[in-house]
Amino acid sequence: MSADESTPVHDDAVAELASIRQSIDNIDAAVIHMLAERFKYTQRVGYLKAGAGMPAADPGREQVQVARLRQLAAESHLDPAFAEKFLNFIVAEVIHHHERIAGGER
Ligand SMILES: C=C(O[C@@H]1C=C(C(=O)O)C=C[C@H]1O)C(=O)O
Repeated sequence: MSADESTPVHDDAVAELASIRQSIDNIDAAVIHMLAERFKYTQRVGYLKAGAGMPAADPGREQVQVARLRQLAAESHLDPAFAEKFLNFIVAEVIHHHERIAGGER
């Protein structure tokens, strides 16, 4: 019998997979909503900094954020290196937005 034929065990696995995927989809939606809120706030920071003549990037602040998130990740059994890469990816995009704002783009 091949693995894709219906058996009670296979049917249970299909049902559990669908249920787990529903939770994964809910979490992905929450991540998108949280990122949208974060970018709304960082947009405000971008205008604030541009208006005050402050640089787009703040490496000192980023260092503190990385250390904090690495610690939180370790406590949550998430790979700290992944947490750092994820934060750096987001911050790079934020700095890009800030540079565009400072350059007069909206
Ligand atoms: C949002 C800021 O600007 C930049 C982006 C950061 C971020 O996305 O968290 C952190 C530091 C800065 O490089 C800030 O200075 O707070």
